[in-house]
Amino acid sequence: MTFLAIDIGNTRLKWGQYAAPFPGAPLVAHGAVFLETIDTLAESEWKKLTPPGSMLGCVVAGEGIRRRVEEQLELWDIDPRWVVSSAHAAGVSNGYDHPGRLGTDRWVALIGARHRVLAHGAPRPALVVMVGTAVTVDAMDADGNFLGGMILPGFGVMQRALEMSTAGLKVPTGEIVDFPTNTSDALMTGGSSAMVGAVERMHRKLRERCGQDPVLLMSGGAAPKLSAITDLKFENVEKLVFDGLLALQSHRLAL
Ligand SMILES: Nc1ncnc2c1ncn2[C@@H]1O[C@H](COP(=O)(O)OP(=O)(O)OP(=O)(O)O)[C@@H](O)[C@H]1O
Ligand SMILES: CC(C)(CO)[C@@H](O)C(=O)NCCC(=O)O
Ligand SMILES: [K+]
Repeated sequence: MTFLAIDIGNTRLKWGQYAAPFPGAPLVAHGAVFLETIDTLAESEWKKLTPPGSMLGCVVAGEGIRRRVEEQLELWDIDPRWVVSSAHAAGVSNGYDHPGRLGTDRWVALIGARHRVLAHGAPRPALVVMVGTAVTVDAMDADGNFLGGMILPGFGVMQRALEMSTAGLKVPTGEIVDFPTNTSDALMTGGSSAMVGAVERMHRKLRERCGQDPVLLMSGGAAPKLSAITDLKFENVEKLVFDGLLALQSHRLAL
């Protein structure tokens, strides 16, 4: 029975169909669509899929979007199931003041990261960075306790905020350089440096707190841009959220 994993962010919906609902299962099909086009999934991308046996998703884009995706899921005979952030799940403990208020994408990515760390050997702390509409930098200790994390604007939001608040910052996309000498490069370098600075600072804090070097996992379309300008050793993980959804689903089946 195939398993459909869905990650609904504030800009795009990402989906992946796996051969089975277990970590490490082969990915048989995947796609990403902008939220503007989710109402046609059942008659486009999803139409040609072999019907999945089950699904699990995470949504941070709001109730309305979730309901519209559920309408598309009516294409198949499966129950829509969505992750709710909780105090404990699949070996991870949630240190948020109100665990339910942690974005479900962050919660699921932490679970994916935990499984990844354990699969690679001795337990280590992990720093989980996701670069999407927003950027999140989340710290987890070697025992799977989520200690806390930060939220920053992503590239698009930073750029639009500066464009809207100024008269002279509407320019084409630039490059990351050491000493920017034009507006485009100054903006791109500024945004990237803000993100990398946050990552490096949190990495240092987590190392101090745990007395051990954390694994740094980065995901999201613009993550390679950041990994290119930090000396920290990182792993680019494309499907951390899907890994977490697979781990949660297999846990559920094992209970
Ligand atoms: N290589 C890049 N350089 C600069 N900006 C980028 C790059 N890739 C993506 N962005 C910007 O980052 C934002 C979202 O990035 P991305 O496509 O990785 O995430 P997403 O999956 O759409 O986000 P979400 O999960 O929040 O829906 C957009 O505003 C986009 O314009
Ligand atoms: C921070 C985002 C937007 C990242 O996608 C999402 O995880 C979210 O809406 N979180 C809710 C608030 C929080 O995590 O504290
Ligand atoms: K996301």
